[in-house]
Amino acid sequence: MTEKIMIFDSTLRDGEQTPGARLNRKEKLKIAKQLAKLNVDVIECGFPVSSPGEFKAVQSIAQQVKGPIITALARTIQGDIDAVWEAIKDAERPRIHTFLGSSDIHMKYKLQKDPQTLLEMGVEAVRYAKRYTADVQYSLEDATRSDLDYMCRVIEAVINAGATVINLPDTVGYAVPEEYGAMISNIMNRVPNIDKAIVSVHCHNDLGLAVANSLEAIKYGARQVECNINGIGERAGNAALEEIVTGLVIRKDYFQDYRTDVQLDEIYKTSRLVSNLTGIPIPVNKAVIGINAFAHSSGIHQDGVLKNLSTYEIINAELIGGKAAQMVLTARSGRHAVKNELQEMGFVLEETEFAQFFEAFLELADKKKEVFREDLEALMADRLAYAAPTYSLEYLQTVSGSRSIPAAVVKLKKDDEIFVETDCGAGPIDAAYNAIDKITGIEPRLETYNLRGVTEGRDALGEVSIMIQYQDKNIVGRGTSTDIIEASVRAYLNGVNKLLSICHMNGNGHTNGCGCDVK
Ligand SMILES: CC(=O)SCCNC(=O)CCNC(=O)[C@H](O)C(C)(C)COP(=O)(O)OP(=O)(O)OC[C@H]1O[C@@H](n2cnc3c(N)ncnc32)[C@H](O)[C@@H]1OP(=O)(O)O
Ligand SMILES: CC(C)C(=O)C(=O)O
Repeated sequence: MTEKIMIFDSTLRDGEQTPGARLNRKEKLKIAKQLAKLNVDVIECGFPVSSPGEFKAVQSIAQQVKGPIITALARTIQGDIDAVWEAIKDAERPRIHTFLGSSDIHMKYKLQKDPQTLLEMGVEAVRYAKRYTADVQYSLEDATRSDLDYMCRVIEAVINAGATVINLPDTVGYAVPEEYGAMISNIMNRVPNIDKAIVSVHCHNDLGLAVANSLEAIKYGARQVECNINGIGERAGNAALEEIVTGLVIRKDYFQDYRTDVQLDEIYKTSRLVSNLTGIPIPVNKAVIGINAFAHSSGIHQDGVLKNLSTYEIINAELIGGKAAQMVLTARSGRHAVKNELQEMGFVLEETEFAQFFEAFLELADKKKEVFREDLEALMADRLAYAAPTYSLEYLQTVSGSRSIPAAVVKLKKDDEIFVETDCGAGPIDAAYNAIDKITGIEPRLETYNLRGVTEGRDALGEVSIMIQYQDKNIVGRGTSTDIIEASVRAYLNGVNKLLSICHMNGNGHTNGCGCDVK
């Protein structure tokens, strides 16, 4: 039997304390809904007394987000606790969270009160919160720099007053794992009524130890872990939720007694949403969700991964809802990776041809940081025999608007022959692509679509780059025009023409082998 570790997400409270991460009501609500999908146990969604906007955001979440416990933070001040309750009272499962510093530093300099007075303030705050709800969490702020005897007295007293969760934060990210584990263990052994509360941990990352400290605390009795998506939070941030829950799963041989109920395949989506809405970028090398977490760049690694993923990957990207391993081609890449990339693009080269190609690749790679598919295509260009039938755009007319069915007329020329087709679609671009498919007789899948302005001003040139997939081939297409619909059509046609050329170069023809059936 495994023991459940409750995941308390504080992205919308401590996470939002990240400088620059301010979220409005709608954004907070959107993230909270996604956190519910991620299936966290508790969502701490704000500090209601701090502003009317914050109050309303917490209230909207409490009213609309079902599933997790909804909580918000209050000082040990009645007005703060009233504000929390007013904001969360409509939640399915409301919890009031109140806190007070317990270290000498906080008591002396910040709160400027003696320890006994503060102990009584804590007890009074819990009693007051209990008038509203049964579920009350009490945090001993700066626990890791607090005197153990004093903490034991506070904890015993607030549990007697009704606290159901006791949180022992490493507020300033000062602890090291062994020491933090010992602190939890001492509290578990010395506080006589500790079994009446859930012990929680909340670790900051000032020394980069937040996740290690949180995992260590679990071993000594913590059954709630407070953490934030992407590890955002005050100063250097908090323990990263994705690292804790993925760590428990990937190292279940070590953490065999514990589990969480987090829906791991929602992690990637949640992480991107939080990054987009807070504007806090995800570092490329961020554990679990950085773009490099599943990218392989050096030849020996790429060769290993192509032979068997487990050689250099301990987490399958799909586990967290992410994209499978990516190969980043650089001057440190080897033949296996380059050949594999070419094959995925649909190019099959003889050994001698490939040897020449690889030399050209290395020459280019020495000049560039990263070699992209477009670069490989350019290197292939002079090797491509464009004997295949190539279509050029002769005429394009599209119809779109709020009350019309999007439609397109496309006229293409191949050699001296003219083809005209019409079709409709989800929009004018889709309609034009459908018409082109009718002419060429193949239906590639549009994998990616990107539009950017190449020049400035209202008459700017738009450049569209797309990736189309057809059978096992992934082809990049590009098109430019001052008309973005035309640029989109040119990009598609560019991709389709390349696809047809590759089929010919590989000797497949278009009526057999590759499966194309081109008119
Ligand atoms: C570790 C953490 O993350 S703690 C949570 C941090 N979050 C926030 O601070 C939320 C955003 N904060 C705010 O909106 C404001 O600071 C407010 C509304 C909370 C308070 O604003 P103000 O009344 O203007 O006070 P200000 O922030 O300047 O000072 C804090 C006061 O609260 C006191 N205080 C701090 N923590 C506590 C506590 N847990 N319980 C009681 N009083 C406390 C301080 O001693 C200080 O009191 P003083 O005015 O008597 O010196
Ligand atoms: C209020 C508590 C939980 C906190 O955020 C901290 O101590 O870091």
